[in-house]
Amino acid sequence: MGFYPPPPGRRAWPGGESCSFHHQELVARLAHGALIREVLLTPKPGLVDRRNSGAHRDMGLDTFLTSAEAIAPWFSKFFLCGMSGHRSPAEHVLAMLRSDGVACEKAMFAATGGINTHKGSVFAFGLLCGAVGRCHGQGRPLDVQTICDEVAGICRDLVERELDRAGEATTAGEHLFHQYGLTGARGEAASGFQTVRTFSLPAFLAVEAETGSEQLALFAALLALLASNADTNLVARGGPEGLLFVQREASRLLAEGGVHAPYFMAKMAAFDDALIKRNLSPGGSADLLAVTWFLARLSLFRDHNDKNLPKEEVSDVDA
Ligand SMILES: CC(C)(COP(=O)(O)OP(=O)(O)OC[C@H]1O[C@@H](n2cnc3c(N)ncnc32)[C@H](O)[C@@H]1O)[C@@H](O)C(=O)NCCC(=O)NCCS
Ligand SMILES: Nc1ncnc2c1ncn2[C@@H]1O[C@H](COP(=O)(O)OP(=O)(O)OP(=O)(O)O)[C@@H](O)[C@H]1O
Repeated sequence: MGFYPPPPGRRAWPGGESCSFHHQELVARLAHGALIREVLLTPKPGLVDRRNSGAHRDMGLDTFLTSAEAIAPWFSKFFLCGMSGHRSPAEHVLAMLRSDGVACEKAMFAATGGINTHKGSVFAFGLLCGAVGRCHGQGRPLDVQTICDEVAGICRDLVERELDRAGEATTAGEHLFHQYGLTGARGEAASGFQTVRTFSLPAFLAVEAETGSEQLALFAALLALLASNADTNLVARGGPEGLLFVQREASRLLAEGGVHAPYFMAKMAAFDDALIKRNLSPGGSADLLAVTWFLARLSLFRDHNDKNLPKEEVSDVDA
Protein backbone atom coordinates (compact mmCIF):
# COMPACT_ATOMS: atom_id res chain seq x y z
CA MET A 1 0.00 0.00 0.00
CA GLY A 2 2.96 2.35 -0.51
CA PHE A 3 1.95 5.70 -2.06
CA TYR A 4 5.21 6.02 -3.96
CA PRO A 5 7.44 3.42 -5.59
CA PRO A 6 10.51 1.91 -3.99
CA PRO A 7 13.86 2.98 -5.52
CA PRO A 8 14.81 1.47 -8.93
CA GLY A 9 15.91 -2.13 -8.62
CA ARG A 10 14.08 -2.67 -5.33
CA ARG A 11 10.79 -4.40 -4.79
CA ALA A 12 10.13 -2.88 -1.41
CA TRP A 13 11.42 -0.32 1.03
CA PRO A 14 13.50 -1.74 3.86
CA GLY A 15 11.19 -2.43 6.78
CA GLY A 16 8.36 -3.53 4.47
CA GLU A 17 6.56 -1.54 1.81
CA SER A 18 3.30 -1.63 3.73
CA CYS A 19 4.87 0.41 6.52
CA SER A 20 5.70 3.42 4.34
CA PHE A 21 2.36 5.16 4.21
CA HIS A 22 1.83 4.48 7.89
CA HIS A 23 5.14 6.13 8.75
CA GLN A 24 4.55 9.07 6.45
CA GLU A 25 1.12 9.74 7.96
CA LEU A 26 2.20 9.15 11.53
CA VAL A 27 5.20 11.46 11.35
CA ALA A 28 3.03 14.23 9.88
CA ARG A 29 0.40 13.77 12.59
CA LEU A 30 3.03 13.81 15.30
CA ALA A 31 4.61 17.03 14.01
CA HIS A 32 1.24 18.77 13.71
CA GLY A 33 0.12 17.39 17.08
CA ALA A 34 3.31 18.76 18.63
CA LEU A 35 2.66 22.30 17.35
CA ILE A 36 -0.94 22.24 18.54
CA ARG A 37 -0.01 20.97 22.00
CA GLU A 38 2.68 23.63 22.33
CA VAL A 39 0.45 26.56 21.50
CA LEU A 40 -2.52 25.34 23.59
CA LEU A 41 -0.49 24.75 26.76
CA THR A 42 -1.54 27.54 29.16
CA PRO A 43 -0.18 29.57 30.89
CA LYS A 44 3.17 29.89 29.08
CA PRO A 45 5.44 32.81 30.03
CA GLY A 46 5.56 35.48 27.31
CA LEU A 47 4.19 33.14 24.63
CA VAL A 48 0.94 32.95 22.71
CA ASP A 49 -1.51 30.62 24.47
CA ARG A 50 -5.19 30.40 25.50
CA ARG A 51 -4.69 33.03 28.19
CA ASN A 52 -3.28 35.81 25.99
CA SER A 53 -0.85 36.65 23.15
CA GLY A 54 2.12 36.88 25.51
CA ALA A 55 4.59 39.55 24.53
CA HIS A 56 3.26 39.54 20.95
CA ARG A 57 1.03 42.21 19.47
CA ASP A 58 0.78 40.89 15.92
CA MET A 59 -0.43 37.33 16.55
CA GLY A 60 -2.79 35.25 18.67
CA LEU A 61 -4.03 31.70 19.12
CA ASP A 62 -5.97 31.79 15.84
CA THR A 63 -2.88 32.91 13.93
CA PHE A 64 -0.98 29.88 15.30
CA LEU A 65 -3.79 27.41 14.55
CA THR A 66 -4.13 28.78 11.00
CA SER A 67 -0.37 28.64 10.53
CA ALA A 68 -0.13 25.04 11.83
CA GLU A 69 -2.88 24.04 9.37
CA ALA A 70 -1.05 25.73 6.49
CA ILE A 71 2.32 24.08 7.13
CA ALA A 72 0.96 20.61 8.03
CA PRO A 73 1.05 19.27 4.42
CA TRP A 74 4.80 19.84 4.32
CA PHE A 75 5.63 17.37 7.07
CA SER A 76 4.98 14.40 4.77
CA LYS A 77 7.05 16.09 2.08
CA PHE A 78 10.00 16.39 4.48
CA PHE A 79 9.61 12.69 5.32
CA LEU A 80 9.55 11.72 1.64
CA CYS A 81 12.50 13.98 0.90
CA GLY A 82 14.57 12.28 3.63
CA MET A 83 13.42 8.87 2.46
CA SER A 84 14.22 9.42 -1.21
CA GLY A 85 17.67 10.72 -0.23
CA HIS A 86 18.41 7.87 2.15
CA ARG A 87 21.41 6.73 0.11
CA SER A 88 22.98 10.20 -0.15
CA PRO A 89 25.47 11.33 2.49
CA ALA A 90 23.66 12.94 5.45
CA GLU A 91 25.11 16.40 4.81
CA HIS A 92 23.66 16.47 1.25
CA VAL A 93 20.14 16.06 2.61
CA LEU A 94 20.00 19.54 4.14
CA ALA A 95 19.97 21.28 0.76
CA MET A 96 17.13 19.03 -0.39
CA LEU A 97 15.10 19.62 2.77
CA ARG A 98 15.70 23.34 2.62
CA SER A 99 13.98 23.84 -0.72
CA ASP A 100 10.82 22.29 0.79
CA GLY A 101 11.52 24.30 3.95
CA VAL A 102 11.55 27.59 2.05
CA ALA A 103 8.24 26.68 0.34
CA CYS A 104 6.79 25.76 3.73
CA GLU A 105 7.90 29.09 5.21
CA LYS A 106 6.19 30.84 2.27
CA ALA A 107 2.96 28.97 2.99
CA MET A 108 3.25 30.04 6.63
CA PHE A 109 3.69 33.73 5.72
CA ALA A 110 0.86 33.55 3.18
CA ALA A 111 -1.50 32.08 5.80
CA THR A 112 -0.56 34.56 8.53
CA GLY A 113 -0.33 37.71 6.40
CA GLY A 114 3.45 37.92 6.80
CA ILE A 115 3.71 37.09 10.52
CA ASN A 116 6.48 34.79 11.75
CA THR A 117 4.59 32.17 13.73
CA HIS A 118 6.57 28.98 13.06
CA LYS A 119 9.92 29.78 11.46
CA GLY A 120 11.91 27.96 14.12
CA SER A 121 9.46 25.03 14.12
CA VAL A 122 9.58 24.67 10.33
CA PHE A 123 13.34 24.33 10.61
CA ALA A 124 13.26 21.84 13.51
CA PHE A 125 10.41 19.69 12.13
CA GLY A 126 11.76 19.83 8.59
CA LEU A 127 14.92 18.21 9.95
CA LEU A 128 13.12 15.77 12.24
CA CYS A 129 10.60 14.55 9.64
CA GLY A 130 13.42 14.32 7.08
CA ALA A 131 15.53 12.30 9.54
CA VAL A 132 12.63 9.91 10.25
CA GLY A 133 12.18 9.38 6.47
CA ARG A 134 15.87 8.80 5.98
CA CYS A 135 16.22 6.33 8.87
CA HIS A 136 13.05 4.52 7.76
CA GLY A 137 14.49 4.27 4.23
CA GLN A 138 17.67 2.80 5.69
CA GLY A 139 15.74 0.33 7.84
CA ARG A 140 17.11 1.84 11.06
CA PRO A 141 15.21 2.15 14.34
CA LEU A 142 13.07 5.27 14.76
CA ASP A 143 14.12 6.03 18.32
CA VAL A 144 15.26 9.25 19.98
CA GLN A 145 18.99 8.58 19.78
CA THR A 146 18.97 7.44 16.14
CA ILE A 147 16.76 10.31 14.93
CA CYS A 148 18.64 13.01 16.87
CA ASP A 149 22.02 11.67 15.73
CA GLU A 150 20.70 11.75 12.17
CA VAL A 151 19.64 15.41 12.55
CA ALA A 152 23.12 16.18 13.87
CA GLY A 153 24.62 14.44 10.81
CA ILE A 154 22.37 16.37 8.43
CA CYS A 155 23.47 19.63 10.12
CA ARG A 156 27.17 18.79 10.38
CA ASP A 157 29.25 22.00 9.97
CA LEU A 158 26.08 24.11 9.63
CA VAL A 159 27.15 26.55 12.35
CA GLU A 160 30.62 26.93 10.85
CA ARG A 161 29.25 27.27 7.31
CA GLU A 162 26.37 29.65 7.94
CA LEU A 163 27.37 31.56 11.06
CA ASP A 164 31.13 31.35 11.61
CA ARG A 165 32.18 31.99 8.03
CA ALA A 166 29.12 33.93 6.90
CA GLY A 167 29.55 37.38 5.47
CA GLU A 168 27.42 40.25 6.69
CA ALA A 169 24.73 39.20 9.17
CA THR A 170 21.15 39.58 7.89
CA THR A 171 18.87 37.59 10.22
CA ALA A 172 18.53 38.11 13.98
CA GLY A 173 20.22 34.74 14.53
CA GLU A 174 23.27 35.76 12.48
CA HIS A 175 23.61 39.06 14.35
CA LEU A 176 23.42 37.31 17.72
CA PHE A 177 26.15 34.88 16.73
CA HIS A 178 28.48 37.71 15.78
CA GLN A 179 27.64 39.71 18.90
CA TYR A 180 27.45 37.00 21.55
CA GLY A 181 28.52 33.71 19.93
CA LEU A 182 25.00 32.27 20.29
CA THR A 183 24.34 29.50 17.77
CA GLY A 184 20.51 29.48 18.16
CA ALA A 185 18.31 27.10 16.20
CA ARG A 186 21.21 25.92 14.02
CA GLY A 187 23.43 25.04 16.97
CA GLU A 188 20.65 23.16 18.75
CA ALA A 189 19.90 21.10 15.64
CA ALA A 190 23.60 20.48 14.92
CA SER A 191 24.02 19.15 18.47
CA GLY A 192 21.21 16.64 17.84
CA PHE A 193 18.84 18.62 20.12
CA GLN A 194 21.17 18.34 23.09
CA THR A 195 19.13 20.75 25.25
CA VAL A 196 16.03 18.63 24.69
CA ARG A 197 17.80 15.34 25.29
CA THR A 198 19.58 16.55 28.43
CA PHE A 199 16.89 18.65 30.09
CA SER A 200 13.35 18.72 28.76
CA LEU A 201 12.82 15.16 27.53
CA PRO A 202 13.95 13.54 30.80
CA ALA A 203 11.75 16.03 32.72
CA PHE A 204 8.75 15.28 30.47
CA LEU A 205 9.15 11.50 30.74
CA ALA A 206 9.69 11.55 34.51
CA VAL A 207 6.62 13.68 35.27
CA GLU A 208 4.43 11.80 32.82
CA ALA A 209 5.47 8.46 34.37
CA GLU A 210 4.91 9.82 37.85
CA THR A 211 1.58 11.60 37.36
CA GLY A 212 0.11 10.20 34.13
CA SER A 213 -0.59 13.79 33.08
CA GLU A 214 0.64 14.98 29.68
CA GLN A 215 -0.14 18.59 30.62
CA LEU A 216 2.01 18.50 33.76
CA ALA A 217 4.76 16.75 31.81
CA LEU A 218 4.66 19.54 29.20
CA PHE A 219 4.92 22.18 31.94
CA ALA A 220 7.90 20.33 33.47
CA ALA A 221 9.57 20.25 30.05
CA LEU A 222 8.88 23.95 29.49
CA LEU A 223 10.38 24.94 32.84
CA ALA A 224 13.46 22.80 32.13
CA LEU A 225 13.87 24.58 28.78
CA LEU A 226 13.36 28.06 30.19
CA ALA A 227 16.06 27.36 32.79
CA SER A 228 18.63 25.98 30.34
CA ASN A 229 18.05 27.01 26.71
CA ALA A 230 20.16 29.83 25.21
CA ASP A 231 17.10 31.21 23.42
CA THR A 232 18.08 33.76 20.78
CA ASN A 233 14.55 35.20 20.76
CA LEU A 234 15.02 36.34 24.37
CA VAL A 235 18.38 37.90 23.60
CA ALA A 236 17.02 39.60 20.46
CA ARG A 237 14.27 41.22 22.52
CA GLY A 238 15.93 41.79 25.89
CA GLY A 239 19.68 41.38 25.44
CA PRO A 240 21.69 38.90 27.57
CA GLU A 241 19.90 40.31 30.66
CA GLY A 242 16.56 39.21 29.21
CA LEU A 243 17.82 35.66 28.82
CA LEU A 244 19.36 35.68 32.30
CA PHE A 245 16.12 36.95 33.84
CA VAL A 246 14.12 34.09 32.35
CA GLN A 247 16.70 31.45 33.26
CA ARG A 248 16.91 32.67 36.88
CA GLU A 249 13.15 32.86 37.29
CA ALA A 250 12.66 29.36 35.86
CA SER A 251 15.48 27.95 38.04
CA ARG A 252 13.81 29.51 41.07
CA LEU A 253 10.48 27.85 40.21
CA LEU A 254 12.28 24.51 39.76
CA ALA A 255 14.00 24.91 43.14
CA GLU A 256 10.59 25.54 44.73
CA GLY A 257 9.37 22.14 43.50
CA GLY A 258 8.50 22.85 39.86
CA VAL A 259 5.16 21.44 38.75
CA HIS A 260 4.65 19.81 42.17
CA ALA A 261 4.90 23.09 44.10
CA PRO A 262 1.77 24.60 45.64
CA TYR A 263 0.18 27.27 43.44
CA PHE A 264 2.31 26.21 40.45
CA MET A 265 -0.24 27.47 37.89
CA ALA A 266 -0.54 30.83 39.65
CA LYS A 267 3.26 31.13 39.62
CA MET A 268 3.34 30.42 35.88
CA ALA A 269 0.68 33.09 35.31
CA ALA A 270 2.75 35.59 37.31
CA PHE A 271 5.83 34.56 35.24
CA ASP A 272 3.75 35.25 32.11
CA ASP A 273 2.79 38.72 33.37
CA ALA A 274 6.45 39.51 34.21
CA LEU A 275 7.61 38.61 30.67
CA ILE A 276 4.82 40.54 29.00
CA LYS A 277 5.83 43.60 31.03
CA ARG A 278 9.42 43.19 29.80
CA ASN A 279 8.40 42.35 26.19
CA LEU A 280 10.17 38.98 26.41
CA SER A 281 9.08 35.88 24.47
CA PRO A 282 10.98 32.57 24.66
CA GLY A 283 10.01 31.43 21.14
CA GLY A 284 13.00 29.08 20.83
CA SER A 285 11.93 27.22 23.98
CA ALA A 286 8.38 27.00 22.61
CA ASP A 287 9.81 25.30 19.50
CA LEU A 288 11.86 22.91 21.63
CA LEU A 289 8.80 22.10 23.75
CA ALA A 290 7.08 20.87 20.59
CA VAL A 291 10.25 18.94 19.68
CA THR A 292 10.22 17.36 23.17
CA TRP A 293 6.67 16.05 22.75
CA PHE A 294 7.46 14.76 19.24
CA LEU A 295 10.53 12.85 20.48
CA ALA A 296 8.62 11.49 23.48
CA ARG A 297 6.00 10.07 21.11
CA LEU A 298 8.44 8.47 18.66
CA SER A 299 7.82 5.23 20.55
CA LEU A 300 4.46 5.09 18.73
CA PHE A 301 6.35 3.93 15.64
CA ARG A 302 7.43 0.87 17.60
CA ASP A 303 4.17 0.23 19.43
CA HIS A 304 1.69 0.29 16.57
CA ASN A 305 1.32 -1.35 13.21
CA ASP A 306 -0.36 0.29 10.22
CA LYS A 307 -3.72 -1.40 10.83
CA ASN A 308 -3.81 0.25 14.21
CA LEU A 309 -2.96 3.90 13.67
CA PRO A 310 -2.79 5.71 16.99
CA LYS A 311 -5.59 8.20 16.31
CA GLU A 312 -6.21 8.85 20.01
CA GLU A 313 -2.66 9.63 21.02
CA VAL A 314 -1.89 12.06 18.22
CA SER A 315 -5.29 13.58 17.62
CA ASP A 316 -5.38 17.34 18.02
CA VAL A 317 -6.50 18.73 21.33
CA ASP A 318 -9.74 20.74 21.16
CA ALA A 319 -8.98 24.42 20.77
C1 LIG B 1 17.90 28.33 10.95
C2 LIG B 1 16.70 29.25 10.79
C3 LIG B 1 15.77 29.01 11.95
C4 LIG B 1 17.22 30.68 10.70
O1 LIG B 1 16.79 31.69 11.52
P1 LIG B 1 17.72 32.83 12.21
O2 LIG B 1 18.98 33.07 11.43
O3 LIG B 1 16.87 34.01 12.51
O4 LIG B 1 18.24 32.07 13.48
P2 LIG B 1 17.81 31.90 15.01
O5 LIG B 1 18.76 30.89 15.56
O6 LIG B 1 17.72 33.20 15.75
O7 LIG B 1 16.42 31.20 14.98
C5 LIG B 1 15.18 31.64 14.59
C6 LIG B 1 14.11 30.86 15.34
O8 LIG B 1 14.61 29.63 15.93
C7 LIG B 1 14.11 29.47 17.25
N1 LIG B 1 15.21 29.44 18.26
C8 LIG B 1 15.82 30.45 18.88
N2 LIG B 1 16.75 30.02 19.74
C9 LIG B 1 16.72 28.71 19.70
C10 LIG B 1 17.44 27.70 20.38
N3 LIG B 1 18.37 27.96 21.30
N4 LIG B 1 17.12 26.43 20.07
C11 LIG B 1 16.20 26.14 19.16
N5 LIG B 1 15.49 27.06 18.49
C12 LIG B 1 15.74 28.33 18.75
C13 LIG B 1 13.17 30.63 17.47
O9 LIG B 1 11.86 30.27 17.12
C14 LIG B 1 13.66 31.69 16.51
O10 LIG B 1 12.66 32.59 16.09
C15 LIG B 1 15.91 28.86 9.53
O11 LIG B 1 14.80 29.68 9.42
C16 LIG B 1 16.71 28.95 8.24
O12 LIG B 1 17.46 28.06 7.91
N6 LIG B 1 16.52 30.05 7.52
C17 LIG B 1 17.14 30.22 6.23
C18 LIG B 1 16.07 30.03 5.12
C19 LIG B 1 15.66 28.59 5.00
O13 LIG B 1 16.42 27.75 4.56
N7 LIG B 1 14.46 28.29 5.45
C20 LIG B 1 13.95 26.96 5.45
C21 LIG B 1 14.46 26.18 6.59
S1 LIG B 1 14.00 24.47 6.57
N1 LIG C 1 3.41 29.94 21.34
C1 LIG C 1 4.33 30.73 20.79
N2 LIG C 1 4.30 32.06 21.01
C2 LIG C 1 5.24 32.84 20.48
N3 LIG C 1 6.27 32.41 19.71
C3 LIG C 1 6.36 31.11 19.45
C4 LIG C 1 5.37 30.21 19.98
N4 LIG C 1 5.68 28.98 19.55
C5 LIG C 1 6.79 29.08 18.79
N5 LIG C 1 7.22 30.36 18.71
C6 LIG C 1 8.45 30.75 17.97
O1 LIG C 1 8.83 32.09 18.18
C7 LIG C 1 9.16 32.71 16.96
C8 LIG C 1 8.53 34.10 16.90
O2 LIG C 1 9.18 34.93 17.81
P1 LIG C 1 9.35 36.50 17.57
O3 LIG C 1 8.05 37.09 17.16
O4 LIG C 1 10.04 37.04 18.80
O5 LIG C 1 10.35 36.52 16.36
P2 LIG C 1 10.52 37.61 15.24
O6 LIG C 1 9.32 37.69 14.38
O7 LIG C 1 11.81 37.19 14.58
O8 LIG C 1 10.76 38.94 16.10
P3 LIG C 1 9.86 40.26 16.35
O9 LIG C 1 8.44 39.84 16.66
O10 LIG C 1 10.56 40.89 17.54
O11 LIG C 1 9.98 41.04 15.08
C9 LIG C 1 8.60 31.85 15.85
O12 LIG C 1 9.61 31.61 14.87
C10 LIG C 1 8.19 30.57 16.48
O13 LIG C 1 8.90 29.45 15.98
